[in-house]
Amino acid sequence: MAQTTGAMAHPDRNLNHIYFFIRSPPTSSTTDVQGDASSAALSDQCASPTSGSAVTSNPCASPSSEVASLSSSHTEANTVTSGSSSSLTGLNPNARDFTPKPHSTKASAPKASRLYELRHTDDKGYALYATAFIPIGTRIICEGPLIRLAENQVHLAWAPYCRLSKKQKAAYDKLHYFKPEHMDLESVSRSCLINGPNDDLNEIEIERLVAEQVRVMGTFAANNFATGRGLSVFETAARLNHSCVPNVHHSFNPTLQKQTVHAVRDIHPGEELVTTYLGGQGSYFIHSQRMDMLYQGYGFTCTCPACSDTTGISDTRRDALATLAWGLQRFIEGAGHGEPYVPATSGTALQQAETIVRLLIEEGLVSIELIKAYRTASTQALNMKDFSKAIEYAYNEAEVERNCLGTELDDLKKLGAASAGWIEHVREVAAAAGVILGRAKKYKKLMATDEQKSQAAKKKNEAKKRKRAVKKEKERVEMEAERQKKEYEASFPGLKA
Ligand SMILES: C[S@@+](CC[C@H](N)C(=O)[O-])C[C@H]1O[C@@H](n2cnc3c(N)ncnc32)[C@H](O)[C@@H]1O
Repeated sequence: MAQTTGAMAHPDRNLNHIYFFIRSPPTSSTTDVQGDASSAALSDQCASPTSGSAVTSNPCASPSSEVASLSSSHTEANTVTSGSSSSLTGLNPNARDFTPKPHSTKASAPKASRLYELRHTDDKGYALYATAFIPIGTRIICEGPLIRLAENQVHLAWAPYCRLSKKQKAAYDKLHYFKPEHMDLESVSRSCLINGPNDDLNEIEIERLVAEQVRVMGTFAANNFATGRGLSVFETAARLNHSCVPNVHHSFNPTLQKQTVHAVRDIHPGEELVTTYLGGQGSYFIHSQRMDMLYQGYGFTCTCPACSDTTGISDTRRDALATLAWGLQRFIEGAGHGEPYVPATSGTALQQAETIVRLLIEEGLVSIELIKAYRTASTQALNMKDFSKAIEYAYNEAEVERNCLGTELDDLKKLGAASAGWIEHVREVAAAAGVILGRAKKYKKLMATDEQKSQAAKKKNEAKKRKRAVKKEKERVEMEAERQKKEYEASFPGLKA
């Protein structure tokens, strides 16, 4: 499900601007520096499914092939209104209530194996459905790849496929097959056969091998996710269908070397787990553009709430998001002075970023785009020396990051791109200006959640083990006593032990 380059590009729009969120402005301000690192590093953390077609490469997308991957209850962003789109409300039924929270330490998240099940549907093939309540931030899937290839190497899927175990092959063979039109897998296979040592094969065997190779490559094309610099197919994550309003975020975690899937909002039993195949700039496309991309890349017509919206609100919102993001990007680059939607000052840039945050939440786009938007808002607030806003948005970013990616973010931290580094930076800048910012405790608690949970689970396991050992020992002692009793009775018949 990797996205392609070229064919899907829209000539009338500069799509690169979507990356604006994490670039530094060319001004002398020191506050943007860490933003740069986060941009690059988030790319690894936000790979999307890619199908060997021509969708743009996206740092925050989802499943891919060669074509081919919240906020505190008192966030200001939820209430701030500014810019041109204050009338855009209504599509996302959760928008008004949607106050994304950090993953609760108290929530008794069900065991992973009971969180979802694979079911066949009438219209989408297989799909994953929640079988229990899944709180926001829950890690639903964490798995290693069946096949991993370097980018643009779908044609090389055959060799690693042959190296799979019997069980892995059976799992791979069951995955969805789809060959995007632009990929001539048959020619690729034939040319590989011509160049390979296949002289001893007769015509029938060659045809059978070509068909087999096309199937393996097509399966890879239909199911792969961008994972760092490569593309991978995962047995379970490959069953995630697409929605333009996803309820999970998938990403490759370089620290764990696993694909993780997290709930980006509370998910109720019976709901389908859906991710986005578009991500990044694709998220801001209007319905007709998304429809073309998804049809060409994956062969289906999306019927998600955004694509079924007949009021035009979703398109208006996404169009506004693209335009505002573009203007903010120009501002950050120090270009486009005086052009419409290019803010003139940090103050208007902050308002524009806040509007983006609000529109994203209203539209139900609450993962990587929101992380970036919070970072931009925090950066502009810091430029304006509005320290309380800067830290509030930084914490919001941390919460969304936690919900989407978890806390094992060594790579992001090393690059200085994780929210933790940004929070420290904001605090330092504020302290240098004589302002001591609070909430460090709350933040520590938030980020310690995984560690605390795993410690608690470890303790619980150890207690269980001890209990089992005591029980076993008791049984052994009882059996031994019984054996001795029998031995005594056999040795002295007539006498009771
Ligand atoms: C990675 S697979 C997802 C799992 C797949 N449904 C299966 O049966 O294994 C991608 C394929 O699923 C189908 N699909 C994904 N999202 C869909 C959606 N929103 N509506 C209809 N079909 C969808 C398309 O056929 C697409 O090529």
